[in-house]
Amino acid sequence: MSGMSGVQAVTDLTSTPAAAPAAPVKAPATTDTGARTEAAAGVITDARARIDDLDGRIIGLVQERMAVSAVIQRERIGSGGRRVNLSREMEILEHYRGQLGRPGTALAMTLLELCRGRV
Ligand SMILES: C=C(O[C@@H]1C=C(C(=O)O)C=C[C@H]1O)C(=O)O
Repeated sequence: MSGMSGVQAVTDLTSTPAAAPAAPVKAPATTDTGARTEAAAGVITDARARIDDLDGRIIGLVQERMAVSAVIQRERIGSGGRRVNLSREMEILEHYRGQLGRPGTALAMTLLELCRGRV
């Protein structure tokens, strides 16, 4: 192709086509795991199944907690007391903070919000 202009070179159907660009060394193994190797994708997929199972059990426990809390609140309100008992809530907040640190407090507050006011 020597002597051709750039435009002639791309439009010249008789010339040997240029080699295709090399494939990327590592294509993403799976886009949904974010892994870059099949091995890592396998580990992540298995661990995610365990997390899904744990989350299902955690949600079941939260629902069970809500039901037990409702029994207590109903009994207290029926006896003429108040729904909320702040000293007990402080104990629970402290329990979660002691076990999980500061985010534990936020988790306990969310649990108490879910459990309160449903009777
Ligand atoms: C369940 C109770 O009633 C309310 C709900 C609480 C809870 O869900 O843990 C805690 C304190 C109360 O505000 C209780 O007094 O134990």
